[in-house]
Order: sequence, then structure tokens, then C-alpha cells
Amino acid sequence: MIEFGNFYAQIAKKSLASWLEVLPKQLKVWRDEQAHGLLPNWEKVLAKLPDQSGAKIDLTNGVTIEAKEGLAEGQIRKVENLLRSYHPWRKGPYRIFDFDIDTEWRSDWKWDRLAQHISPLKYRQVLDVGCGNGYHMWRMLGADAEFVVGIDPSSLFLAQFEAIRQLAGNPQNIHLLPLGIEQLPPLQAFDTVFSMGVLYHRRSPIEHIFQLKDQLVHGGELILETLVVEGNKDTVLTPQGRYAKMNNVWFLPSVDLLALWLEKCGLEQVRCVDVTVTSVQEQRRTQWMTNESLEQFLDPNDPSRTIEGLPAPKRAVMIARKPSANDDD
Ligand SMILES: Nc1ncnc2c1ncn2[C@@H]1O[C@H](C[S@+](CC[C@H]([NH3+])C(=O)[O-])CC(=O)[O-])[C@@H](O)[C@H]1O
Repeated sequence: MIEFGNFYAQIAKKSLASWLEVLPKQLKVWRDEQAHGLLPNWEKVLAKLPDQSGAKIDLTNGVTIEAKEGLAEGQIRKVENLLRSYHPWRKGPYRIFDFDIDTEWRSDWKWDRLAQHISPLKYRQVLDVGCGNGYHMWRMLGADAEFVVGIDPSSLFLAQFEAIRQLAGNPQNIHLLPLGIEQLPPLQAFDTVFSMGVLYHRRSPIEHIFQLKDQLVHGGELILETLVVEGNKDTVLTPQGRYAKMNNVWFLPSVDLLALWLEKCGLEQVRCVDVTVTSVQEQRRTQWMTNESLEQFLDPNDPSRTIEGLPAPKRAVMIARKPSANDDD
């Protein structure tokens, strides 16, 4: 049988090369848009963080960064205060030197729910779409991924990520680009693509799944996590107004319908590995995120409902594979 593997590898490389031509322009447009926002201030904060090159980091059970020898107590408190200026911290937690960034979300719980089910990340090139401040990207690196790229259009999350990266000694195999998924051409370059907490924010979930598939190499793995509702293949909830006070929520399918969408988009070996109702222990107000959180988004008399009377947040983790190049696609 004729093997077309190299041919496809060439396509993947070409798509990367043409992207690298447009990427600097995309990043410049983004930077120009931020010029009158808070990014310049956040960059000043970054410049005040200590040089931690060669710092010890431990990514096995969480994200822990050790202070370099000689960093005085006063400097540590200064770092803590500088990091506090990046409020609100949503995704984490991070252990920095002798203090914890106790974030709104216990993002480690989500990681623990899915890590055992995904293909080992060792030697893999990974893309995390809607990565927030990059918490899960560090965990991916801790699972031995070769190279991790995250995309997220939020400038605050980029600043938080860069702060953590700087304190971790600026490792070169983890990067966050301030882009939306719609700005990525079909790169066909990543062995594993994560999209967690993004699909319900997209106006077209089917388009989103195709965009994710287009980032994968043939045979690559997609991990898709999103809000779901009870029901069968015919069930999808489109909130008329807000959902849990969020005004940008479009489609909450049942797990069966989500699986059908993935299959219809040409993915295979589709399976649901976890469904969890979000608890007020997993998403809550903390010292590092003092705004409203899940407790305020739920009906105080019936926590199984949102404040709008809709089913309370429940999230599913789906795993699927993009067919091999020589499979019928
Ligand atoms: N067009 C877009 N393209 C890419 N990202 C986007 C886009 N629009 C918004 N985002 C980003 O998608 C992220 C959604 S949060 C999930 C974080 C992490 N993944 C988590 O699983 O904890 C939702 C949640 O709280 O779960 C935000 O950081 C947005 O800036």
C-alpha cells in the first residue's frame, strides 16, 4: 500500500510556515488594540518581578515554583503584592515560593478528572484553546508534553501567564498567544488539542469543532470539555437571556448530542469520560478573586438551578480522535 505520511507532513509544515508569516501581524494588531487598555500597566508589573532563571519548578501534582536562593523575605512579599495587582485570578491554584494563589477555580480538580483518560502527552505538541491564564498548560508540561501552546484573547490572562512563566525561569517550551480560535488557520500541527470551557461561548459549536479538528494532525486527539444538560440526542439548551449571569452562552447540548456533533464533524472513537456538576467548593470567591462566583449564580432556594431557573452548571469531558490520513475522512 502506498504511504502518504510524508506528503501530509509536508502539508502540515506548509500550513505552519504560512501562519508564521501572518502571526506577527496578528500579534501587532492585538497589541495596538491594547495600547489604551491595562496591558501597559501589567507589563510594568512584569518588569518588577525578580530574575528567576534556573528556578526550580514542580509540575507533578500542581504548579509549584521555588524561590531562587537568596531571595529575601521582603522580596517574596513584594512578588506576592505585585501578583495581587493582577486580580481577578480565576484559574489555578499556584504555589509560589511560600504563598498560594488561591484562585476562583480549583482547576486542578478538572485536570485530575481527565488526566487518567487522555493519551500520554509525552513527546506531544499540544494546543490549549481558551487556556485562560495557562494553569492546565503547566499541568500538560508536567505530563511531559514536548511543547505547549495556548491561545486566549484576554490580556489579563496573558499577563498572569507571563508572570508565572517569568517566576518559573522562562521555560521556552510553553507559550501563550493572545488570539482567538477563529484567528488560527487550519494548522494540522498538534498531536493533542484541548478546548475546555469554550464551546458554550461560541455562536456556532459545529464550526468550533471543525476549527479544533483542523488544528490536529491526523490521528491526533481532541479533549473537549463543556457545559451540558440532561437529555437525549435531540436535546440542546439555548438560554434565552443569561446563563448563570453569563451573557455569552449559546448552546448547552446533552452528552449524546455532543457526541453526535463530534461524530458528524468526522471525529472517531468519541467517548465521554466524565460528567460533573460544578460545586461551590470547585468555583468560589477567594482572596485572589473577590467578585461574585458560583454561589451567587445559583438559586439560593434551589442550588440545582441557576439564578435564571435553568439547570445548574454541569460539565462533560469528551475525548475523540481525528482519523488517520489514510482512513476515509
Ligand atoms: N474566541 C476565543 N478563542 C479562544 N479562547 C477564547 C475565545 N473567546 C473566549 N476565550 C477564552 O476562553 C476561556 C474560557 S474559561 C476556560 C479556561 C480554561 N480552559 C479552563 O478550562 O479552566 C471558561 C470557564 O470558566 O470554564 C476564557 O479564558 C476566555 O478568555
